[in-house]
Amino acid sequence: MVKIAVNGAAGRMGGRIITAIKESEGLELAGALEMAGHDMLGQDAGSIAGCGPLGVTITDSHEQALQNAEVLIDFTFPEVTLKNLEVCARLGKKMVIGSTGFTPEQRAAVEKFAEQIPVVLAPNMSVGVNACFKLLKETAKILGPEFDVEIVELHHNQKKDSPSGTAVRMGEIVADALGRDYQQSAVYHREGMCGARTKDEIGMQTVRGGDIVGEHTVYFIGMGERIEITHRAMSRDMFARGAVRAAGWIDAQQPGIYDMQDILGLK
Ligand SMILES: NC(=O)C1=CN([C@@H]2O[C@H](COP(=O)(O)OP(=O)(O)OC[C@H]3O[C@@H](n4cnc5c(N)ncnc54)[C@H](O)[C@@H]3O)[C@@H](O)[C@H]2O)C=CC1
Ligand SMILES: O=C(O)C1=N[C@H](C(=O)O)C[C@H](O)C1
Repeated sequence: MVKIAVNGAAGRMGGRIITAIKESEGLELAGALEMAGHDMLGQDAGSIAGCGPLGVTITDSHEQALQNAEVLIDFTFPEVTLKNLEVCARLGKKMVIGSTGFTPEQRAAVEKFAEQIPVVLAPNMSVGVNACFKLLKETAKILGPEFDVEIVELHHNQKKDSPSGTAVRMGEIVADALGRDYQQSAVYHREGMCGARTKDEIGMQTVRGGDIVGEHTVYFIGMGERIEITHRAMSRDMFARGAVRAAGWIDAQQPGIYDMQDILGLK
């Protein structure tokens, strides 16, 4: 039995992850963490998630949430995740991280902690998006530099980071396949007389509104033809199932940084 604690237990993803743990054989919820002062502290994590009581109380104490857990699943925000990495490295717990919006410096800090404990860091835990990652690499290699690449993502109106972690990863994969540097190629804004599109740029566009779970399209636009690779998420459950699968997988791993491509055997 792999014992799992969930951070951000009362959040949109936290609730779906707790439900997915309940529905998974061989996995058990062992702790539920939320921020100090949260209204749901002291409540049963399963009841708040909507899957029925699980006998695990939501707490703001790392020690309490982690004492019986082997793995922490964290879908919150970069600063919060980094604090939890520090605690998990000290206590020898493994981590599955779904938070997005890491700066290059924060990402480097995650990699440093992963020298001490096994860490899965993935901006998107769905099988479908990870299949798209593989398709994007192949498509970019086949089409080459003659096709212009533009990425458009749509999310709900509560999302804090932009572009999404998934869109950034898609941009990195395409840039890498074309021998470009993503940071140099990404263009986030076009306005006024900004000039014709340069050959190497990768346009990154963001739409926010309502309750859109998450949609990503990568356009490869050539002369007289266009390929569009689109993924549409209809619910958060497949992200949650991916995170829970990652928690079961990482329990047997050595320290290091992994992603969903490792878990799905797509590398
Ligand atoms: N990797 C993936 O497959 C996916 C990643 N995400 C990412 O997951 C993150 C969370 O997304 P949502 O669940 O929609 O956000 P949310 O805002 O619904 O949930 C975040 C939760 O974290 C809690 N929190 C904030 N500070 C905390 C602290 N110091 N300690 C403990 N808990 C704290 C909040 O109270 C909240 O309940 C975002 O970065 C999002 O981009 C979302 C969906 C899929
Ligand atoms: O915040 C979200 O909701 C999502 N965030 C992830 C991202 O930034 O890529 C994944 C998913 O699209 C939902």
